[in-house]
Amino acid sequence: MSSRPNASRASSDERAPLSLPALRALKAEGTPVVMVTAYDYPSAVAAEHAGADIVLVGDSGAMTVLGYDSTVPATVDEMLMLTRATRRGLRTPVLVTDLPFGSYEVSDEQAVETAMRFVKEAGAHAVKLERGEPTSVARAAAIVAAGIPVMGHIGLTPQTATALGGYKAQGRVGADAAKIVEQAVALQDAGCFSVVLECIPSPVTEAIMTRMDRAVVIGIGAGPAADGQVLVFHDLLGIREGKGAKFVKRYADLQDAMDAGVAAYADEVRSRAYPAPEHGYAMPDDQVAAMKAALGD
Ligand SMILES: Nc1nc(=O)c2c([nH]1)NC[C@@H]1CN(c3ccc(C(=O)N[C@@H](CCC(=O)O)C(=O)O)cc3)CN21
Ligand SMILES: CC(C)C(=O)C(=O)O
Repeated sequence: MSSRPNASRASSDERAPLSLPALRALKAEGTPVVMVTAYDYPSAVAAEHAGADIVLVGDSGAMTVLGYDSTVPATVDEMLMLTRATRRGLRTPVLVTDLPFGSYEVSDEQAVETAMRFVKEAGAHAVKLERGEPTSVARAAAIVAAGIPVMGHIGLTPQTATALGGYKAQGRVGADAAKIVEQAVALQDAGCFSVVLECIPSPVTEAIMTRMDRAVVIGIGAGPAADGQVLVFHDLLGIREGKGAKFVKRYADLQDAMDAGVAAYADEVRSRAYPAPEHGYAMPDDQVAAMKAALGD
């Protein structure tokens, strides 16, 4: 039984804000955890209205809203602005922000300082960092020790995709898969409250799930066994060019709707159909006369 029946239908002001213990309770009772990305006020409001449990200000925003061709160029300042805008649209979900590439790799001190900025200056509850090799695990442990919850991210890690051969599924070879399972356990042991598994075969996720008794496991292209799922806002709503990854399911075609709406507006401006009388502001005849008198017209 869910502790939050009909969560998605309960109005936002009836729902209690989620906490990390609440997320662990969802895992314990087997209620799927809903995570979605957001990058600004309207996307955050949509996530809030849907009753999302976790909202991620992903560095995918570098691509989806800033137009870069990878997540690598995202800066701390850009991620802070996206996080602040998202924060203003949320009341109940746990808000997680991605630590951008280059903002946590140098030292534990750098990682803690960056994570602290997202919490203090932008209202994030937690941060996410990529990779599960010993250095990233140590960074996660350092941030947790500083009092900030950390979400890990393994499998396909887009910040280092060049080394992985591009945006390709990971762990399809036994030894590589075993390494990913060990990384998940290492991140849990480091104190991560959650781990994202991206683009790995379902059997690898299943092996991970038997070992994850504390961390909430969120999948994206990792099959159905995870505790929850995440998708990029723009992917699930069809605000993009091209089809996207195999794991993407489209629930709307908003780019088409946006294109059609702006095109219709442009047509009406050019045909002078817009603005119509009802879009204008009235002025009494005597005031029109007064204006003309003042102008000598
Ligand atoms: N809009 C968006 N959605 C995302 O999910 C996302 C981003 N951007 N940017 C950062 C990363 C990049 N991601 C991606 C991008 C493409 C594939 C992709 O097309 N993968 C191939 C794998 C082919 C194979 O391994 O054989 C696929 O067909 O799914 C996967 C993850 C996930 N993240
Ligand atoms: C796809 C999710 C997990 C992510 O890391 C992002 O949005 O950047």
